[in-house]
Amino acid sequence: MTTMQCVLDAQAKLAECPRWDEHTQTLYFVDIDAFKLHAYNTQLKTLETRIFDEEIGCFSLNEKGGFIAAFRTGVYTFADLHAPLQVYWLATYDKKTTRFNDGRCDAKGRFLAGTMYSPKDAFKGALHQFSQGQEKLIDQAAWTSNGLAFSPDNKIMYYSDTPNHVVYQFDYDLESGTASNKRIFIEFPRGNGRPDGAAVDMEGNYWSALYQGQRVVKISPAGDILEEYPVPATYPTMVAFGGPDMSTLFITTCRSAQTEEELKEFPQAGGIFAITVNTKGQYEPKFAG
Ligand SMILES: O=C1O[C@H](CS(=O)(=O)O)[C@@H](O)[C@H](O)[C@H]1O
Repeated sequence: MTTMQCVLDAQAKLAECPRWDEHTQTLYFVDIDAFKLHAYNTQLKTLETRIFDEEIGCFSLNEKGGFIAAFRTGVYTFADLHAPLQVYWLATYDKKTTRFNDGRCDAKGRFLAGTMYSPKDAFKGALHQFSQGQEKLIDQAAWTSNGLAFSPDNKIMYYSDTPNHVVYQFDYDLESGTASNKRIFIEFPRGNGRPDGAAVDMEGNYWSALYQGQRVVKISPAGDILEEYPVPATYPTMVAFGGPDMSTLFITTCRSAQTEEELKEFPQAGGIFAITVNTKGQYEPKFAG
């Protein structure tokens, strides 16, 4: 797949959190505004869907099977796609203005998930960490928590604040799960896309979906843009590596933000796009409990 293709015309309102399961060759993803979690088996080309009662922002696969997921009202586990939800942590923030958005597990299987504060008039979005039944606040200074990813040596944590066009780096201590020394990794100019969800490849490059930027950018560990991949949708939301050898880049997109004019230009907005790239992704850690 040397050119970008729509591999699933999902017509999703807000597809996010693409997550590859190498054991089943399945791409999971959410449609946040439709309250859905999808499982797309890329070999059988089958789509299985669960609809919840509220927004599901992000999730990770659980080592024990099933999922841990961050919703508007908190964090829950469930034993398989259709199993009942078990409360892990009930949100203590204002659920009318705030919901969970982006997240993933670190290499020790801790689940990190960040919130977005919809009024966007104060930095009330926060990054939380969930492990051993406990919740820990990692950072609180974003409008929209996004772009969470880890370097291959697990010493750097990336975290973006989309409306502010900034991706941050932290030093990350994997043993203790602590993040420190927050600094700007890259800041994008206004008016040409802002950094949404992301993934880091095996060489340490940070791949960022540029929301309202119609493209994905590959950024070196030093913060230089190395490559740009146009996407046939105005609002790419997140990327994930997958495929038989982890060199397929999957891209989720948003449909609901498209204007009528943009929909004419990009009728498959809301779909899942893919292209083969010249690097491989890291395998996604699972939740350890
Ligand atoms: O991840 C997300 O980011 C976007 C971008 S922004 O906050 O509007 O800048 C947001 O719209 C979307 O809802 C969310 O999932």
